[in-house]
Amino acid sequence: MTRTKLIAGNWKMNGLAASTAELDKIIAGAKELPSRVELLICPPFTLIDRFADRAERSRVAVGAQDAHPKASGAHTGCVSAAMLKDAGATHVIVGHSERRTDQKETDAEVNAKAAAVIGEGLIAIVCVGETEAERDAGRALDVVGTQLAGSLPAGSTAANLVVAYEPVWAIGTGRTPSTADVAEMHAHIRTRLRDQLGAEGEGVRILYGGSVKASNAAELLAVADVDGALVGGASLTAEQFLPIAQAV
Ligand SMILES: O=C(CO)COP(=O)(O)O
Repeated sequence: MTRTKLIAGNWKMNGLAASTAELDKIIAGAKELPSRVELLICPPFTLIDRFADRAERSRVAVGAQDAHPKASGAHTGCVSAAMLKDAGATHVIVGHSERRTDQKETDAEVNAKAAAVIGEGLIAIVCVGETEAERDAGRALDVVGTQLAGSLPAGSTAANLVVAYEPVWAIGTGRTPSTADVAEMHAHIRTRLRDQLGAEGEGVRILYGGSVKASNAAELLAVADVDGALVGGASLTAEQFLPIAQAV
């Protein structure tokens, strides 16, 4: 089945008001992209409103990097999916490995966050991926299978869910798995999605993330069941990000 490729940029804790200039370049470059690719930029919370205004009626969607499971209430420092939607976000990354590590987020919390995102009518990008020790121990497929079983909320469909496979050891390291390992993992994720979501699982997009850059994008994006990329460092400038989308 044909799934529209999604090239998503996760800006992590980077970006100030001046970064709007970079977004403008991405928006301008996106006009030249073929219709088989969608672009998404997930800046820090502070820039979502500004970026969403700027990107209105463009080929670039704007998303967030986390959401609290509740809609409102006494949760100092947190931001809800309803607030993100109000600010103009259409997608929300949940369960990124940096949050699973730094904030000790569990599969159950990721599940609740994804449910809140979907409940607001937004698209949840649920991240999964094994550590280097887990891969070395031959447990990568099992670990990701367990994460999927715990993290995907009831009511997930091809329209409201994207899965991002990000091996932890490939993030920000310049190292990537072999295309054979990517193919094996994405096929495994597809099987689990079909098991969990039935026919909808066929249409859910599975992104690869971890040291994606212009020089390796074409090879990674050509792998079966790789339906796009979640890009960190190389998404911060139009110069590095646009060639990844052009490689689709
Ligand atoms: O964590 C990532 C995207 O969410 C990947 O980051 P890098 O592309 O910088 O390796």
